[in-house]
Parts: sequence; C-alpha cells; structure tokens
Amino acid sequence: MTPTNVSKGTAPLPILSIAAEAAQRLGAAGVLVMPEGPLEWDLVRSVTNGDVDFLLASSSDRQVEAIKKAGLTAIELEPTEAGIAERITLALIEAVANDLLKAGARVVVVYSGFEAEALDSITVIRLGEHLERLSARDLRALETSVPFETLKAVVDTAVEIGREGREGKAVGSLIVVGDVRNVLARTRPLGFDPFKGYRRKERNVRDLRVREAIKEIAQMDGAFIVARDGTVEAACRLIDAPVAGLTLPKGLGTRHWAAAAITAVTKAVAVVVSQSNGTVRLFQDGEVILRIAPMRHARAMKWQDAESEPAPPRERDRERERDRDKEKEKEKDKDKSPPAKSSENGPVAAPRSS
Ligand SMILES: Nc1ncnc2c1ncn2[C@@H]1O[C@H](COP(=O)(O)OP(=O)(O)OP(=O)(O)O)[C@@H](O)[C@H]1O
Repeated sequence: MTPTNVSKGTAPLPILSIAAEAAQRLGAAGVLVMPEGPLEWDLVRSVTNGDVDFLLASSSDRQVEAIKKAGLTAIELEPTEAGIAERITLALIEAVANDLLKAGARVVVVYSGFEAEALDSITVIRLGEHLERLSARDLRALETSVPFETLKAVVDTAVEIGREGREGKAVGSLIVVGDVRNVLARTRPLGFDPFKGYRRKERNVRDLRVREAIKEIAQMDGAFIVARDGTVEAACRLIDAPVAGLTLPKGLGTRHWAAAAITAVTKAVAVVVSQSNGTVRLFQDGEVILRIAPMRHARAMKWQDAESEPAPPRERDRERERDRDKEKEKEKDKDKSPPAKSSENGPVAAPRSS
C-alpha cells in the first residue's frame, strides 16, 4: 500500500469526492464547499472532474484569488462572526445573485460541522422560495447605460446603507450613475464636497474603502454623482430637474422625485435608499424599474420588478383604510398638524414644484 500524504489541505478530498458523487446521483446543480482554511486547490479541481460544478466560498481575499487561479469558482463572502448555517445561507445567496445557482436548485453543501477547520459534514439544500426573485440578470438588463460592475457596486453600497444606517440611525441616499456631464449640468453644490481634491483612482466606487466613505457621507444632504467607470465625480449635489409629467408610487418624497426627474432628462440610472425603511429603488427614464426590499442577511437582496410594488388594496382593506382615514382626519382637526405622508399604494401625479 502506498502511504498517502494527508495534510490539512488534502484531508477533505475524500469527502469532496463523496459530495460530487452525491450531487450527480441527486441531480443537484452543484456542490458548495465552505472551507475554513486553504486547501490544495489543484487537487480539489481534480476531484471536481468537470461533471459537477464546485463552488468554493471564502471570506479571505488570498484564498479567493488562489481558488480562481486553480480554475475553480470562488464565492466571495464578507468576513462575519455568524454561525455556519448563516454563512451557508449567505454563500447561497451570493451564488444566486451572481447567476451561479438558480433559485429552486438542489445543492450539496460540504462544511465544517463538528470539528473546527475540518470539512466533516455534508448536507443537501434546496434553494427556497425566498431566493426566487434574486437575479443578477435584472441588473444586466440595465448594462446598456451603465456597466454591470459599476451598477452592482453602487447597488451593493446602497443596500448596505439601507441595512446598516450610521451610528444607530437610519440613513437614506441618492446615487446617480452615468451620463455625468448632463447630470452635473442639472445639479448644483449644496456646500462642501468631501470627494473634491482626490485623484480619480482614489474615488472609485468599486473600491471597498470608497464605499465605506460613501456610507459615511450619505448622512449629509444631497446626491452622489458617479461616472460609468465608477468614479465618484461629486457628492452633496442638489438635483434641479423638472418633475412635471412624471408619476411615482404614493408616499415617495423629494429624494425619490429628484431621482425620477434626473433620469427622465438624462441617460443616467439613479439608485435611492429610503431613509424611512431601507428599501432601495432603481430609476431609469423617470420611473422605478427595480425595488429591492430590505432583508436581514448581508447580501440578501431580493430583486423585485417595479410592477411588484404593493398592489392597490382590496375592497375590504379599502373600507378599513377609509375608516382609518376618518379617524386620522378627526385627530388632525384636533391638533391641526400637517397631513402625514400617504402610504405607497398607487401612482400619484408629480407635485407642482420641482
Ligand atoms: N433635489 C434633490 N437633490 C438631491 N438630494 C435631495 C433632493 N431632494 C431631496 N434630497 C435629499 O433627500 C433627503 C430627504 O428628503 P425626503 O424625506 O423628502 O425624501 P424621501 O423621498 O421621502 O426619502 P426617504 O424615504 O429617504 O425619507 C433630503 O434631506 C436630501 O438630502
């Protein structure tokens, strides 16, 4: 018998072979591996055999690079203290977001369940309903006006702003991407621009540090203006574009109207984070084209088409709403306070002032 050289990097190979076989037998879409450290990636590739797709998730930049260099598919995870179940979920979500897996697919997952740093467990997961509408295709459809990578970086940043806020407070934001010359011509500075004076390569939204800076600056008033290549051209700009003739779902305020307006008169795409609830909306040609509902997980974006804005209420709900409105009217008469924002349940015409 030839002695085999078993190291930390090669020990998981048998379990990966079993996973590959299981995936084939079950007709699974692939095998997701959650290694806790470096493996012998070239050997891992020999196990994958080309018949089954292997996805290797890692939060280490070095490992991601090594995985890709070995010709394998890497899933980049954000570093997190979360438990294994949550990390598997995040990896699956990321895989679906990047079109590596489809919602509804069955996946064999290999992970470290018992012993730290040892790939010792296999489980089979069917990607659930909650991932159903998650797709990078929606963003790709917009690629004509803005490159996918830039749009994805901006949308990721927006989702993070909506989810994290700043210093315990909810934060909203407006980021206008593309057609910079025309966009800038329809905006004016609101005061100090924190990005002024930095070199182009120091202010690209694809750079994680720049994204952190955007999240910080998002607390200030005004819009970010981002070029097609991802360079932040300006921050804290007031958009001055006409809203006449536009319609938007009820309940959206001036930030959303500004986004609709600027995309109606330019070829830009605008990404808005609502301070009220963290929802991210994408605007193009003066309309909401995508709505991303806020979710708990780090990259858990739920892409929804604009048509899936909440439907108008049914008759019984309407009656209840009318009753509530009457109550509200009474309240208002009492304290003479200005009317509250209406709920987002249908289109309204543009307000008169822009
Ligand atoms: N024309 C504009 N250009 C740039 N930024 C704007 C413009 N109008 C509003 N904003 C930004 O939007 C912020 C909030 O406005 P408002 O509360 O009316 O927005 P909203 O659409 O209701 O969104 P949210 O859900 O975040 O409250 C302002 O403080 C400002 O920073």
